[in-house]
Amino acid sequence: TVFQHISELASTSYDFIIIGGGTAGAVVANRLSEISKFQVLVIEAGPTNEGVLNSMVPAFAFNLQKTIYDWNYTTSLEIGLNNRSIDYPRGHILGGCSSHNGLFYTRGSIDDYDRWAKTTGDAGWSWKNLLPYMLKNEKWTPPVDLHDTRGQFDPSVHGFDGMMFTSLPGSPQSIDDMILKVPSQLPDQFPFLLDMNAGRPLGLGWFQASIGGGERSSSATAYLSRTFTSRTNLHVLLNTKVVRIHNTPQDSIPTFTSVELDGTAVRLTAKKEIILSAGPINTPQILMNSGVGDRESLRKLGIQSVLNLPSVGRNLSDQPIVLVSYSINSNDPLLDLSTNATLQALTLAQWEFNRTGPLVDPAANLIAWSRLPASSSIIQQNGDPSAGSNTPHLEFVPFSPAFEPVQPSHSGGMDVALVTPSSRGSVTLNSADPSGKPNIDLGFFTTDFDIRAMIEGIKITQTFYKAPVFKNYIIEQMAPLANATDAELEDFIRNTAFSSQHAVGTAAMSAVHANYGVVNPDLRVKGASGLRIVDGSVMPFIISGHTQAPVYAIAERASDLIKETWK
Ligand SMILES: Cc1cc2nc3c(=O)[nH]c(=O)nc-3n(C[C@H](O)[C@H](O)[C@H](O)COP(=O)(O)OP(=O)(O)OC[C@H]3O[C@@H](n4cnc5c(N)ncnc54)[C@H](O)[C@@H]3O)c2cc1C
Repeated sequence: TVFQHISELASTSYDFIIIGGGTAGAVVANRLSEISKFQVLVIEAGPTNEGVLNSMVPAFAFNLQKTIYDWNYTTSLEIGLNNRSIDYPRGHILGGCSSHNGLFYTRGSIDDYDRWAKTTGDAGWSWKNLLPYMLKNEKWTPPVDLHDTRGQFDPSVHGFDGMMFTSLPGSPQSIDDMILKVPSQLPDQFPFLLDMNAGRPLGLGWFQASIGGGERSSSATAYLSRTFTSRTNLHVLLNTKVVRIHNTPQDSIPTFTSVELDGTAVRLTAKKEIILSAGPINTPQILMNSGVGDRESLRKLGIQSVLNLPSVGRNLSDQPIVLVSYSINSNDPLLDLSTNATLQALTLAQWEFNRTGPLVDPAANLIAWSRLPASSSIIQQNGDPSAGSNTPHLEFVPFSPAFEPVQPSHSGGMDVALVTPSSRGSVTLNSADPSGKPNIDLGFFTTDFDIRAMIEGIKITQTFYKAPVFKNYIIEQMAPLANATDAELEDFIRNTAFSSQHAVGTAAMSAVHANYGVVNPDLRVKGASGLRIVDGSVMPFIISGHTQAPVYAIAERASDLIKETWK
């Protein structure tokens, strides 16, 4: 059952209370409520996803930012970004960021997960052992234009019976044919990659997205649809913000049993576990509000320490992006889509009629990944922050000019993302006020590796567009200028970089006896009882890709770990 307000809840006591009905929280809610004797409550700060057009239409994904469906955060003044503060959107809606993200479905590399297993001492987090959970999450579907997809993906690494739809692009873009020629013209830098989700994402291949039947598939549409919320043992409470969790005072180790909400004195209690799934920004905030974090920092704010865990809020990893833009020569009929109201109405009418047309995809139909060679001076001098030789350092997204995010229109370009950053940031509190906004410091470009790797990423982009196929398409590089020096490129990066919105790692897992970290490999909070964390915050290292696929896999495995505890 779905409740809009706390006053509608018939009970204040559940077996499990899940804080945050986001990407991970929705999965855990669904899986735990498969067991009919478990009474499960999910508390979500945002409203329902149902009927939210901008969430449903893939090409409208970014319209949700700066609305009621967004937490509307901004970062602190970032030293590495020439003291700029940048927007930091987060989904404030059932499904969390999965209802509001850019829909890229990428798993990263085999090495990424094998490093998690090695760091935590738990082989369950390796690629091999997590793959069944990735497949359990995934329901591969044909693209809506029903084109022949042979040679565009590898069916052997995909799930066809899972929950969340994934698919290939469902509408051709004017630049596809040109981009497909790059592997034969630049075979060393960009070989053709059959499937970027097979564990070795190096090369150029077809984009895969969390889309099915021309619509976004999210944790809300997949795991909390009406089929599941009609279960009598699953309650979903919307529009309700959790501010703190509380332990029972007399315990020898803190045992967390109750949840405090914003704006009401009603306390909700969990008989078995509280599961914190508020995402990598809000999970550490709720922990610190509740006295779980670095004792000294909390004391300075006047918050009484309940559990001294200095790693809470630290180790934030996110991937910076820069846009390299070009003036282009294109006769794409959709070139004016972002400004032409008639074109917008026509494409929306087509989407509404039968879920086809240009709005069924986000922005690019082919994307590419690249690894700096071991011999590069950047790696020689700074070491390699990637997890291993199957792992890309950089991602390249050549935007369709119809979806070009920068003005003026009639420009084209490439988003270059550094997917293996070595910089780390943090989430801290500003005050003891539990309803305030946290301090987000991404720490972007605070290491030499990161700035030099991004400069290299811009140079690789220049090589990409020098492939003969673009001869009549590219007129001129607009920003940064084609002849910019390394110092000018560095300045360009620091002045214009933005975020992938992929923050993870702020309540990271570590080995059971490690003297750092926030959760054990079974995701239980170290030194506490009754409390688990299941969301992107537990990743010890960011994966070399977009972060929703690993969050889904974590949540699927976590659900089994929890069921195992209480069987
Ligand atoms: C704009 C944007 C674009 C992105 N694009 C992509 C992409 O294309 N591909 C990709 O793989 N990844 C993308 N990501 C990242 C990816 O979506 C996230 O890493 C992932 O979904 C995070 O899952 P989570 O469960 O950790 O947190 P979330 O999905 O954020 O879930 C947290 C939930 O908790 C709720 N919550 C928070 N605090 C409270 C509270 N105090 N009380 C009650 N509820 C609370 C939130 O409202 C939210 O619903 C993007 C993210 C953003 C923001």
